[in-house]
Amino acid sequence: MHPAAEPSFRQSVDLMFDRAVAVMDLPPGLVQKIKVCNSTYTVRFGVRLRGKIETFTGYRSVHSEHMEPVKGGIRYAMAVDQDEVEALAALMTYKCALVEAPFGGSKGGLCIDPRAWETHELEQITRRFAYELIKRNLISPAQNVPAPDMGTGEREMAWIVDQYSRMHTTDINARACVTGKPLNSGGIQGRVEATGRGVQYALREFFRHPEDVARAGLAGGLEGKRVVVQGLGNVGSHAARFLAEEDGAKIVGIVERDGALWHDGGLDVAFVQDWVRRTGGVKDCPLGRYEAEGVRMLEADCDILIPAALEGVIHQGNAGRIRAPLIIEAANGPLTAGADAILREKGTIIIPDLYANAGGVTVSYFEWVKNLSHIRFGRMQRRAEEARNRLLVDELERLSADRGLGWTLSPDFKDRFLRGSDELELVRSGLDDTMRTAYQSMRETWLGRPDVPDLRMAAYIVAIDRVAKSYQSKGL
Ligand SMILES: NC(=O)c1ccc[n+]([C@@H]2O[C@H](COP(=O)([O-])OP(=O)(O)OC[C@H]3O[C@@H](n4cnc5c(N)ncnc54)[C@H](O)[C@@H]3O)[C@@H](O)[C@H]2O)c1
Repeated sequence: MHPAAEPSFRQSVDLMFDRAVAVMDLPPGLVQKIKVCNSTYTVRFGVRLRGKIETFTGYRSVHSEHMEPVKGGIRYAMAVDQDEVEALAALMTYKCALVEAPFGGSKGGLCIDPRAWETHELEQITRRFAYELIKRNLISPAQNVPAPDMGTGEREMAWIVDQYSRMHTTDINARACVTGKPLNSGGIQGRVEATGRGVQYALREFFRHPEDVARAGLAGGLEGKRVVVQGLGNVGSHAARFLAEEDGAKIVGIVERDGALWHDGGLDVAFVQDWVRRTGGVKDCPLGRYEAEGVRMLEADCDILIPAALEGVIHQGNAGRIRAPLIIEAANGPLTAGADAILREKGTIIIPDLYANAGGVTVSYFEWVKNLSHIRFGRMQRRAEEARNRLLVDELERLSADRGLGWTLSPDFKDRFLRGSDELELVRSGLDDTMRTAYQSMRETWLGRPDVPDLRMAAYIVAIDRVAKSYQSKGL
């Protein structure tokens, strides 16, 4: 598939890191300390299934402990290996630093095809994997807090938190050992949609800057922009739906495992998602033209390309044929370092993974804080907001009565105004604020320094600088 010289995923991340530190003024020893992965634990465990013992291999990699706990998802896929979890753990370090989530970077994975097992079997496997990690403090509210990633979701997180609680019956913070849980296990509103929502907010922020949009050779806002999405899982489906339903973008192409679907007028994402869920793929979906060699659709003529499935899908072999002028990396590492160089040369604007998909870890942070505070997220803020709004309404009504102005507030407006924000509104506004602030810090570095030609390099510089300062303040 890839030319032989293609770097591995971890090598790609390291090459991107090297490009950034080359224009930074950091001691070489510190650069090396930040770059290396601190540890990777490999476990092989057996589970009796269908009358025989099956052996599974799993990993938990800790890239940087400059802040603890370390944070990063657990992936279930057949391609999981040490190189992949180490690359993903490194990306978590830089991502958390970029959005100022106070965590180090980690990632885990289990070599498994989750579609090959029944729910009760997956539960047995997950609990056993979690047991192996918990007993080594590789899942712990204070030290290492996983979350969902490819192939896992709320269900797996609920099993993990339950397993942890059984093994730590007196830990009052047990619920904070993992994020991305269902609401009834201590989750937070808006976590399932968070990464896709973050992709939407990232694009909205990009399109708020006409000069940035012009650099991609585009104009105007998101309305009517033709979008191709690869992967209609958690991240891709939410991003595509929000962009189509709330911003007027046209999802013209959807690439899945078994092929791709195209419709010039825009596809109904919810319909296609349901089709994929029921049939396992996009083939025979009546809404669009089907192409068996789906990956070729990444090269289609469109305005925005959103790879939201796997790493390395755009490589030296196809980068030259990519026509989208704007790529937003909803997946982790969808471009190899070689592809990145080819596309930069062509002038393609790339909104990098460590920023683009940071919505998940941002809302995970809110969930972790909620669990540790043992109070509904934003409850205190809501009480304060309600009190302040009550004062405003009273003042307005008093002024109107005193001066005979006859101002009245409709009961409906007054009710909504007095109510304050609920948890979902607070989560979304906190996420929006985070995505805007992080874009500003990347952008200042991108446009403010002649030696920083692209957003990825800027993102790495901002992140590495913060990690370096954290190590330096500890005396390293
Ligand atoms: N879930 C999160 O909160 C989160 C957060 C940050 C980053 N990410 C990253 O986003 C990416 C997707 O994660 P997810 O949670 O949406 O996973 P998911 O398992 O929910 O969905 C993945 C989707 O990609 C599709 N897919 C798999 N192989 C494909 C192929 N070869 N071609 C086309 N489609 C293919 C699958 O069928 C599925 O629909 C990963 O890179 C992950 O690391 C996820």
